[in-house]
Amino acid sequence: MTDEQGKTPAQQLRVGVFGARGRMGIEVCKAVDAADDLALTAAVDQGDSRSAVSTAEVVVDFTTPDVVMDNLRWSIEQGISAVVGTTGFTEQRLEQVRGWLADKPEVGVVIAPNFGIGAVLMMQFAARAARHFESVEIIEQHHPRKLDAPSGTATHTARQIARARAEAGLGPVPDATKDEVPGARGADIEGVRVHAVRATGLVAHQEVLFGGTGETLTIRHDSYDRVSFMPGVLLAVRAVRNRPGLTVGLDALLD
Ligand SMILES: NC(=O)C1=CN([C@@H]2O[C@H](COP(=O)(O)OP(=O)(O)OC[C@H]3O[C@@H](n4cnc5c(N)ncnc54)[C@H](OP(=O)(O)O)[C@@H]3O)[C@@H](O)[C@H]2O)C=CC1
Ligand SMILES: O=C(O)C1=N[C@H](C(=O)O)C[C@H](O)C1
Repeated sequence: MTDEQGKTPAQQLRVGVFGARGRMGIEVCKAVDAADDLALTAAVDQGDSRSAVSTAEVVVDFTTPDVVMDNLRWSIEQGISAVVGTTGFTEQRLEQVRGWLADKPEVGVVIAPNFGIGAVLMMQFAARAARHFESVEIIEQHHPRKLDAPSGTATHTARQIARARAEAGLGPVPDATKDEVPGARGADIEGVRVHAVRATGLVAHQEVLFGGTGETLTIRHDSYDRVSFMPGVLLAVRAVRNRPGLTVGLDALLD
């Protein structure tokens, strides 16, 4: 028996979505629905019961940093693997997730600060360039309805750059600023300055500016539409059950 899209239910991976009526959730529901090998079995948003997701094999979470941990704990307890795009994951939160997963060794969780393939490459290129330049700053630009600043992508990029600089033995980024209006030099994420711009018309954009003697290098990525995140989300949905434990970032899945 097939459904109206020619899908055979028994062969499809059952997918639930948390944050289904949000900007990302709407796109995820459409992308899952359009994929022959996936079935959207639950679309849950604020105020809906989570129990609709209990029959799913994989749940996708694009909610808010306030609620994502509770959703994730619940999903892991139910034995449901999870693909998480929601931001706000500190090292402490990741450790907490690893702790929950220790009791459910068959469950996989993929948490990625950015599912855009171009954005993943931008972060990789930036980490690679980091050891060669004494100066670096990040400028992220987003739509004004975004709740968090700086973005998860910028925070993740800054941490990767900081790690690469430390491994290369680079010292602090040079900066003689003595007199500063608070915020003028951006946020300090592990020694990397991050500037967050919010403007109507933007979706998600990031520039990493490197400076060396007599030269600069700019690495830039632009998401003009949220469909740009869908190939990465679907890649993770299809892979997550074969990756028990916690995977952070899409890098391992792309390789
Ligand atoms: N990793 C990636 O590639 C990307 C990550 N993101 C991140 O994803 C998150 C969501 O972004 P975006 O879609 O723009 O945000 P939205 O605010 O548009 O969507 C979030 C949705 O989650 C709902 N929600 C709130 N609480 C719950 C709950 N307990 N259970 C289920 N749903 C709930 C919200 O409802 P209500 O509005 O009623 O509160 C809203 O509909 C953000 O953290 C963002 O940074 C975004 C784009 C790409
Ligand atoms: O809120 C958004 O829109 C986005 N959030 C993620 C982030 O904070 O990095 C990913 C992307 O930048 C879009």
